[in-house]
Amino acid sequence: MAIYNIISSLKITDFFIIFVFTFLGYVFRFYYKYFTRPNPFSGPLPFPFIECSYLYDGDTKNFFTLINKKYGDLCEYYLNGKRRILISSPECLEKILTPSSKDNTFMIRLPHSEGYEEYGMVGRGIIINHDIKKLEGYWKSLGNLNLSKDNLKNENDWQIEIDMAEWVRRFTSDMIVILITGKRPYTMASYYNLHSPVKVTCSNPLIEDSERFVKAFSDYLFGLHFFIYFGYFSRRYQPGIKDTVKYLLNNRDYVFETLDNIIKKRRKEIEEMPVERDMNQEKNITKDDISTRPMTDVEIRGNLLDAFIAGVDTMANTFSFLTYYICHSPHVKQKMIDEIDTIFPPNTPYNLNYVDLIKLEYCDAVMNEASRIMSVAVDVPRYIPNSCELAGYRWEAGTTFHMNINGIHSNENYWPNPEIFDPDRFYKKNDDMNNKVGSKFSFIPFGGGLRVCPGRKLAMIELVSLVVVIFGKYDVELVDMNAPPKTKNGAIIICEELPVRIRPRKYSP
Ligand code: HEM
Repeated sequence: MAIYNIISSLKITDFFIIFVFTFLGYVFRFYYKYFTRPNPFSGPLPFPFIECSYLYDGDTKNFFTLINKKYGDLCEYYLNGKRRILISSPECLEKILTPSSKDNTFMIRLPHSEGYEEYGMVGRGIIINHDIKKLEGYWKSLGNLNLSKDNLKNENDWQIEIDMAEWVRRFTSDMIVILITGKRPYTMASYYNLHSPVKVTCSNPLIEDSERFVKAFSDYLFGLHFFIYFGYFSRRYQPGIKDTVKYLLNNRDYVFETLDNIIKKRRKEIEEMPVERDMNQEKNITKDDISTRPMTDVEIRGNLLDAFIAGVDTMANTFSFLTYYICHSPHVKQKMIDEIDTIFPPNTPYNLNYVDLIKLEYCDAVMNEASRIMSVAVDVPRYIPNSCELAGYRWEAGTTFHMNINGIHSNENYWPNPEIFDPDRFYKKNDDMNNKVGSKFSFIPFGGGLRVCPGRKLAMIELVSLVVVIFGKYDVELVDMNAPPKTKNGAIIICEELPVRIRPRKYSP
């Protein structure tokens, strides 16, 4: 009652004065906190409410490059209510990237936020799951990848132009679907059907609309950074951001619906399968113990989503950039093809097997150099829930560190002439290698430490297999050698388009 009396006695000017004082109080507190922060590093000055978003339009790579160049290898920025430390030098990474089961200081990638809640990634899967307890026991085994037999018959005299970026996204998409569901989704076949007069007929009960399916997962991953760096207000009302977020949320609904359908179909299949039930095992299942109870649909969906967003576009874009750089370096291409021909001789049937694939040391060097010069992962974050020491400084709880992968991969102190594509930096047979290769933490396309990419070996095997099959069998050239790769920078760097001309290789007799 007393509060009501006070409020009703206020005039409009009083409300105005209260508003102005509240605003000034907020601004004062904001800058007081800013100017008294521990370990002040240089970085763009944050403004109240908008922080550093006046420099950030959603292109994380450009933003990182800009502030790295201007403020150095250890600098800071503020976005979405958080102080963030940008690390662009390997020197500071040892503690973060050295795995230790005894020290989980740098275990958490990102803290809980309403942004990932809205994007549907909180508490599910592992990529954005801040709940360490739930992460235990994941990724015990990845299963065996069953690569099919191949033969090398180049009888046809033909050539086609295709968009390599689009084709390979479908290839990696099919690979991941096969890996996680055991079923073939035919997204690649549907791409052939778009371009070829000869149509592939296949029933595709798993995925109704391949075109939309591939694009939707790619966009889902691309859009993740909008929910990391933009607060609720910006996501809803900031011009230039709100429309993208609206699209991303609709896309999220489609992605979830598609995954839910896959789960529903699989559950039905399992129900219809005659199996003997192990009553003893069922007795041990407790309702809340995540390691013994069956997963809920939402948890399964989280894991499927992780596999799609981590394993499809990362792989596809890495292969597209690799193709781009190889096509621009004829001597690298020739050396690579010569090596492939020695291990997998032309016109000889072969099996792609691990033992032979790891003999391709130069191809391995080429893949590493392509991942260095254009790392598809841009931002690898770590959040500390407790105060800790790093790079000679004590950091307060709640700080987020962002490893600027492209900055680290092009740091001139570790990579001389970083803009030059030179696989010899990684080629073990090269005598100068020790002078050329960077330090232990200067090459981190798969992150590192306790949260290192668990799919890295699968990725390298898939990549080298593609290199053997594509470059060993076909002549691949860019349609336009003068066009730079068409990229879109979001949570990862996406190669939007890479028109190539392909024809069967003519082997010398
Ligand atoms: C060239 C391809 C790939 C690249 C460049 C890549 C890169 C990365 C990076 C940078 C991280 C973050 C690591 C960190 O925080 O330290 C990561 C995490 C992850 N990657 Fe990959 N990745 C690739 C392929 C794959 C594949 C094929 C899979 C499997 C399907 C996969 C599954 C994952 C998962 C599940 C995580 C999260 C791990 C965790 O949260 O602990 N990735 N990847």
